Amino acid sequence: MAKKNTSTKKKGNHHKKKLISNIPQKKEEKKLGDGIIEYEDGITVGELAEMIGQTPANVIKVLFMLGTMVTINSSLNDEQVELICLEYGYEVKKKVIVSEINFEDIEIIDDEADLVGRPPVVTIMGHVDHGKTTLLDYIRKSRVAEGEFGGITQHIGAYQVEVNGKKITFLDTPGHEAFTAMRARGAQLTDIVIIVVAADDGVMPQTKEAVDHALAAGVPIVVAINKIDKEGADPERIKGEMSELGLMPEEWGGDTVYCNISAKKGIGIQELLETLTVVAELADLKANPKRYAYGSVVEGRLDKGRGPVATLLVQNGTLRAGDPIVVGTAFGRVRQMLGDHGKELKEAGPSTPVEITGLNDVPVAGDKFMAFETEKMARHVGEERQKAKQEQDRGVSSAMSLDDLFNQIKEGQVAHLNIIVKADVNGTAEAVKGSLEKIDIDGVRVNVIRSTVGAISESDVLLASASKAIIYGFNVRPDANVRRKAEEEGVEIRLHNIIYKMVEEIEAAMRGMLAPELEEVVTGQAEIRQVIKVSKIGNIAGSYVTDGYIRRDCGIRLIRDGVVIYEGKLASLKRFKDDAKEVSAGYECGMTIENYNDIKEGDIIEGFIMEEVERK
Ligand SMILES: Nc1nc2c(ncn2[C@@H]2O[C@H](COP(=O)(O)OP(=O)(O)OP(=O)(O)O)[C@@H](O)[C@H]2O)c(=O)[nH]1
Repeated sequence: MAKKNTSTKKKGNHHKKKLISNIPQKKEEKKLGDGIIEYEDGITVGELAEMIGQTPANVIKVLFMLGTMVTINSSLNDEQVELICLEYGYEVKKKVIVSEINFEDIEIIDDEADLVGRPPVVTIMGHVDHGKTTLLDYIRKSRVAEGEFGGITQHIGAYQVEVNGKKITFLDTPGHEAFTAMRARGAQLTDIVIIVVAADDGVMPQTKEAVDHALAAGVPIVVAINKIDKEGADPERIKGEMSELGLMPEEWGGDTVYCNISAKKGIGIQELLETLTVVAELADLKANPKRYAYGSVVEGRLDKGRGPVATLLVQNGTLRAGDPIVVGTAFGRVRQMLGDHGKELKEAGPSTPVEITGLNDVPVAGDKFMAFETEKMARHVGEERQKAKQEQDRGVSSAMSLDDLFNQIKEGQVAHLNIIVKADVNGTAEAVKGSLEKIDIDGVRVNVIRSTVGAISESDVLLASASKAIIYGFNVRPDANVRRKAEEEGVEIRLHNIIYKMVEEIEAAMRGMLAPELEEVVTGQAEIRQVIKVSKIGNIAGSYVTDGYIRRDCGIRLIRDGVVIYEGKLASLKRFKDDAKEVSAGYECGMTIENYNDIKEGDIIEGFIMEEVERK
């Protein structure tokens, strides 16, 4: 009866109310509330029972009649909650905390009254050797000492200094790679970019790139003309070159602030820092320290003793030690929170970098984090995010494979095939690269994105995954860890030792004409019971087939103590004195192995054949 009722309840047809009549009901309790039950994901039998004014036993009974066994602590799914509520005459509404699962998408609206000024977050970019690191180090050394803990600063990926009572946060990874990587992940951390240009060198390719990235991010730029202590330093020339990139100095009627500095000698640094505070004031940076903390990951790593460690930059709200938190897809509680001085902090407000422990996994730079009210919520959100990521990863796992290549080319999804080449010697790597880059099938070409000597590594797999590449190993193999990683990432690894065969394979794949794949099938095993030495022939393996069968023309491998010591072919297979085509389990036979003589009593000879399997 109960069963019949459920089967009439179609998905998406929630308003159709059907009561299961033979369940005990307490009429008066039906009037509880306004007849609408609002529940959250993960609600348990006990919690729901209380909400609808029933005993847990009654709820359990309803579900039992529907064929589900639960206990008072079981979590209910949406369907079950709906059925139970229907049964007792309640409407249901699920509290949507979905938005919290994708908390990076939440538009944070703070009460104007709660907003207070926050320090600017500054990134330093510029061409190689123009002095980014020197500048970061100089500021750190000269300024951090002003704080109460003069000692050595911890490198946690970001640090804060104080200038005339105003704080500035510096991100400690100079260069636009980190900046761009973060931006690619949607993390807009930086409020001001300092572009460092060496006065004796001028605008160089990476200076231009840095300017492009900063402009693309729409972040205010301050230009620091560095190395003015050097002979031949010509700040005016730099201003001219930078103006061509769209950064006209204020004194020339533009709106870009320039500072002449020497990061090495400490000249002009105070002015630069003061400039930053002025630019920050103009930007009117605000945050609400009253809300739960929200921000981004600057660095993540696994510490042997402390477990997952993450440097977080609080972008809004206040993070407190002990807060339940979700970071990327990791979650936990903020166990220990250290500031850039290495001192334990109880709380960290907007624009503060902190290093925390207590997560169940290591997050990645650019991941977002958010603190939650309860650990239950953090866990729920964390787990949902993990699930979503796994699904996404599964999607990625169709990254690139030879099997799929032709279809992707046909559908116009692939204009070129990215390949990573790993070889045993330099000459080979070069030769392989050269041959591959000659491939051109109807305009689709091969792009060798990395070609180096050495075993296939995890870094190769990650690069392949990020750029949808296939890895080709030449006389090199991946170890078990790398294989596992490749499987996880859905990266295809192909192993070859003849260049033209590899080229043929790729060309065939591009044309959608891959030869059928061969799969090895073990036919059987025989145990060597006696080694018979015959001077003319060599060693004959007097054997007993223990399972399956051994065929004269199959491939064989010689196994000693579980280790394959030789792989090859049989030279002969005999039953007594006669040649045999096949010997089955339970029979004795004599075998010789082609070009191999080192056999011992107790060795196993395994036979295998290669069978064609259908390609996916
Ligand atoms: N004379 C002089 N030398 C400087 C100054 N600033 C940096 N240098 C020197 O320039 C060289 C490069 O400085 P770095 O700070 O390493 O440059 P960088 O931009 O961080 O370089 P990468 O990290 O390689 O991108 C070092 O030898 C510094 O000592 C300066 O103001 N004056």
